[in-house]
Amino acid sequence: MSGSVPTAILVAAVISAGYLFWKSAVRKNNVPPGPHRWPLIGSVLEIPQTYQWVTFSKWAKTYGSIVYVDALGQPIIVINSAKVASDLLDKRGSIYSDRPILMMAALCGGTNSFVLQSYSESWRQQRKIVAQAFTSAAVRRYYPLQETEARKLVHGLIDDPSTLARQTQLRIGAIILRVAYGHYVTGENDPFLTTGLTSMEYFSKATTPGTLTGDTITKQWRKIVMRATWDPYLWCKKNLATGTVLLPNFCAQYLAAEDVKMSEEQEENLVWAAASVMGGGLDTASSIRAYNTSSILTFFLAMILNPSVQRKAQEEIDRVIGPDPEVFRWQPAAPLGMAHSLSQDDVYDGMHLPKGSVVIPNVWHMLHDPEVYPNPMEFDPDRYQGLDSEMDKVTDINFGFGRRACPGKSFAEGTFFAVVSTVLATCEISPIQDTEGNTVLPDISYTSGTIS
Ligand code: HEM
Repeated sequence: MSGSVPTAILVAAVISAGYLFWKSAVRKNNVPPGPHRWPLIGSVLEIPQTYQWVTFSKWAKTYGSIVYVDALGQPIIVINSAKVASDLLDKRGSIYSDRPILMMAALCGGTNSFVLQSYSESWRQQRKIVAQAFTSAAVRRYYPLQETEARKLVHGLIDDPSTLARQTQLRIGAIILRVAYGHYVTGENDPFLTTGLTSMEYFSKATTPGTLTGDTITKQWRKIVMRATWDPYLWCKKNLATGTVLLPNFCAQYLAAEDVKMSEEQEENLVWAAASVMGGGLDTASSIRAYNTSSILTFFLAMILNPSVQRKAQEEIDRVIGPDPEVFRWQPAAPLGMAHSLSQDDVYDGMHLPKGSVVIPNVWHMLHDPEVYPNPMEFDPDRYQGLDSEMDKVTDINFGFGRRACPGKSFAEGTFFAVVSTVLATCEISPIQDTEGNTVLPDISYTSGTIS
């Protein structure tokens, strides 16, 4: 009797260890299909450095709408279909709403901004105040401002069409600084604008996977991110009573309501939420293409390349709503959306999706799937046949998923609509001509970062 108890314990331990090993092996084999995984490095060599959405899109043909990639042990799930994105990121939002930890961004102080924050109480607080301030009803108060800036853009472009990219960036920056802090941007050298843009440039570099820099540079980046975050807020707070702060604006709305009663934590949340609003509006990579800026530049390109669409939209200005979603579909500003992170093991369609996976929605593929959008590379607003339901499908994908979907959607659409309708009502957009009078089409290539 006395010898059989330890033997039984040993047997039970061996069986349970064996079971756990077997279970983990079954799980590993049961993950979604994907490129070949080598020991240790996984499929890392298969992931291109640039234009990843194009490769992911090819994988959709080989492996299907959900693809598993192992990058040096980090599980990545690429979603190539709007249905799967909705099933997972929307419907199971409670476990798909984290963000991957980006070490460099954390070192630069960026993870205080709720765009990158984990699915936490502080994220919830910041998200709440931004969502409240930018509902589709609330953003109407900013329409006149968006229209005024759109008109300034048109004036500037008529004076000098070659400044299109710079002027678009300036006007988008002016709108967002006015709306976030009540600050009126006087020109391209406005310090809040330049610091904001530089900060977003560093921030973008810091969030690019694999970025590592020395201590000094990290400290320098952190300083700029902090200045861009705090300076306009402190300016707004200090000048609220003096009348120099233009109203209404996001910070003033809460500063006035909370008066002096705001706790340190609440104030910190407001500061970073405002910085996220500025970041959503300004951005990044080459410090010239914000989401909004990117979409507006694509609109100009589409009009140059498709004069018949332009004429049609001009004939009946209401139709501009057609080109709007087609711009978002044709060249989405964020071709891979923004990565989510899975906080619990999950099973979908019998496939095992491991906890900690980085979940990447391949927005580009969803909007270029020939089964859904025939001739996807063609810019064709008629494909929606004027149906709101069809156009909404595009904007829903373009602005992200589930609990992390873009809270600035209605506001961003307002800015875009103001620019598109003002430009079409007043200008003809056409390519330049060379000295012999030949048409020269723009030689455009899209950048390959988070924002293309
Ligand atoms: C055309 C313009 C824009 C596009 C295409 C766009 C797109 C996106 C996308 C794809 C995401 C990630 C969604 C996800 O994780 O699934 C996002 C998040 C976000 N956007 Fe926008 N955005 C635009 C403009 C704006 C503007 C103007 C603001 C400011 C009001 C803004 C504020 C934010 C914030 C704060 C987040 C983070 C949300 C979170 O993590 O909970 N965006 N946006």
